[in-house]
Amino acid sequence: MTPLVCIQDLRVAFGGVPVLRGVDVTLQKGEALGLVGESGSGKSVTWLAALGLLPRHANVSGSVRLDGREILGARAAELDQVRGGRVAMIFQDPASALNPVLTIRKQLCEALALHRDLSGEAVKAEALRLLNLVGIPDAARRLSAYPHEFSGGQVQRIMIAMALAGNPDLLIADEPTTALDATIQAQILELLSTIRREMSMAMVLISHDLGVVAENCDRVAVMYAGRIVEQAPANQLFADPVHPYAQGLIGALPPLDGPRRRLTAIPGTVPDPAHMPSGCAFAPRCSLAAEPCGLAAPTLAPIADDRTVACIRAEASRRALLGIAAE
Ligand SMILES: Nc1ncnc2c1ncn2[C@@H]1O[C@H](COP(=O)(O)OP(=O)(O)OP(=O)(O)O)[C@@H](O)[C@H]1O
Repeated sequence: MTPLVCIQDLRVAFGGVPVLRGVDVTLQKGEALGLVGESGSGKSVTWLAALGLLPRHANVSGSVRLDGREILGARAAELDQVRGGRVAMIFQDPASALNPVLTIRKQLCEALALHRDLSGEAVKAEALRLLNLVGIPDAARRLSAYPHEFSGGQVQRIMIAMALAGNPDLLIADEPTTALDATIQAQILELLSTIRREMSMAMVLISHDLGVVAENCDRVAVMYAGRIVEQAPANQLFADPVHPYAQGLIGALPPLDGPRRRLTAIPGTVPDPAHMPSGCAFAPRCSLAAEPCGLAAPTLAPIADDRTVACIRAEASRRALLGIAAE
């Protein structure tokens, strides 16, 4: 089956400094993929590059296929159809994505007019349907309100309504709830997963919160220093992370005594993209690193059905996780 999105060897450099160093990700139709990794690892840039949203000075190469069709470097008109149409994005700070001087009706109707072949009255009816769908109370009246008249959670709901205007096959949600308090965060995530199920829509959820990813995603890709280092079904990754970085992130290495920890701090910091170590970028922070790790960057290799890991010490790492002594 042709995947909905297939990204291969995606590379991005700014001013000659590489920030994506060969990203490979595949997303099936209707699937929810979580993308996790420390700040600066390239999670947002991956999707901005895929959708042609990076500034002109970015140097981008590789392949991004949507339903088998190459969109990297596509003409602006084609990308305009993809963005907001087949693929929609929502961000951490929804207020900045709305125009403060236009009513919600006007903004929703504009989004609908751009991507849907609807007549004037049908556009208005659809705007109302979308606002109801995302749970804005008294939607008919609130269509005439301006963005500042809504709470932070409601603004994010409106952004979701705008994102749905084009009936997307894929929603990219980049830290969609980080700016919201915990209760509202849970409600927005619940809304996203209901809508996703009902519309059979795929989703990429970029998040620092591993709990959120565990609860809302089918599969997870772990990014480190501009590359994917492990991809696996969510339940497998959280129960049995293999890459030492994924283990560190999830904190699944059981301590000698006491309960399992959810999160552990990984010693050291993410390398500066301008001074990447040769070989595996994680090696300087990795307790399992051996001499060959510094020689060549490992590529993603399958370790099981639907699981890939980029680590030449994957086997040692798994043994360490399971507490099995090396033979
Ligand atoms: N327009 C830009 N010009 C120059 N460098 C950029 C630009 N956008 C991103 N970068 C750099 O690219 C790298 C990856 O950034 P990106 O925003 O993708 O990280 P991220 O993993 O999404 O981080 P966060 O979790 O903090 O959002 C960072 O080093 C960042 O400084």
